[in-house]
Amino acid sequence: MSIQWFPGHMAAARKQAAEQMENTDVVIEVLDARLPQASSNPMVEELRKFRQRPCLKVLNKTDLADPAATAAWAAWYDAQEGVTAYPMTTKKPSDVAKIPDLCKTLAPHRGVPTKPLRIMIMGIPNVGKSTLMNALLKKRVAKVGDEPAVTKSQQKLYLDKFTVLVDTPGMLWPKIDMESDGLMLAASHAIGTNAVIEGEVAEYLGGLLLQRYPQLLTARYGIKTEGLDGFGVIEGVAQRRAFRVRGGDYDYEKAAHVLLQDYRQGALGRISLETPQTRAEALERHRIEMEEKARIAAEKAARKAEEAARGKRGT
Ligand SMILES: Nc1nc2c(ncn2[C@@H]2O[C@H](COP(=O)(O)OP(=O)(O)OP(=O)(O)O)[C@@H](O)[C@H]2O)c(=O)[nH]1
Repeated sequence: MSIQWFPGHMAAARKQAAEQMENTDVVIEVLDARLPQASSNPMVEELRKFRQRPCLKVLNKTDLADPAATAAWAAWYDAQEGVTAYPMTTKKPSDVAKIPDLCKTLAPHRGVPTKPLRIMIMGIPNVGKSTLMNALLKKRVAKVGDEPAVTKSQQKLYLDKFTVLVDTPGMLWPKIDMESDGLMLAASHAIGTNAVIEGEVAEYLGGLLLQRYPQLLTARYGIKTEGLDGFGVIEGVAQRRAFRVRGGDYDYEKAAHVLLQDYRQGALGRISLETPQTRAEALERHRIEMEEKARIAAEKAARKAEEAARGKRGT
């Protein structure tokens, strides 16, 4: 299943963010620590690199992510130019409190009376941008909700006399290239439920959990994981929890929903959907797939051209 979600307000938000970038000193890109690269919007990198702005990559929701994977990601981001990684959770005020100083380190010439430090908070839907904004300002200035695209417009607020914060709506990008990215984003609730088939997303999540965290599935649902596939996990949840529809059949829809909710709320344990290594492998698989597609398309075009030439010659 290929998942795409780029509603109208996101196109408008991109245009606004591009304009705002000129008047920004530091970008805070909020990522989901459970899937940092899948939750990284390539448009953010494109806009900030164009203006050569430094970036604080906030790996948020570390309370839900696998600590070993988070440490590997932090090192991976820190190795990039103009980037500082900061794993944190908005649930800890002490984590949030370090952000202004980290931003000041990235733009030391700003944050003085004549030159306020201008910070733009960016990121995909539902990663916690508004929660972070509220926590930084210690008051409720932005609406928060466990739904993608709660924030629909930009807002600018003073953190202190010399620091301005701009909160932007969650943005995805017009074409999510890798199918696995779309599925990870949907599993983590960054994509509107009307744009996905929940059963397929849960099946993907089930498969991924089987590979990386089978023990957590057993601990939560009491299912034996050997020989199962993604759908088998959903089947197992339905059976163990005795979810049935009227008429007696198992209720797989409910089981799929419960699996997704349990992952999203951390009820299964601390889970990361990708690591730098699995990311590199996925990119390599995608590259080979794309090359294969291009080869097949070229062969098809050559065959067509040959047939057309034969037709003309009458052979
Ligand atoms: N577990 C956990 N949940 C968090 C954390 N930060 C935010 N959340 C939750 O994530 C959900 C989304 O948070 P928001 O702040 O609305 O996210 P947003 O990025 O502003 O979302 P959009 O408005 O869709 O762009 C809410 O249910 C928050 O309570 C965190 O560090 N840990």
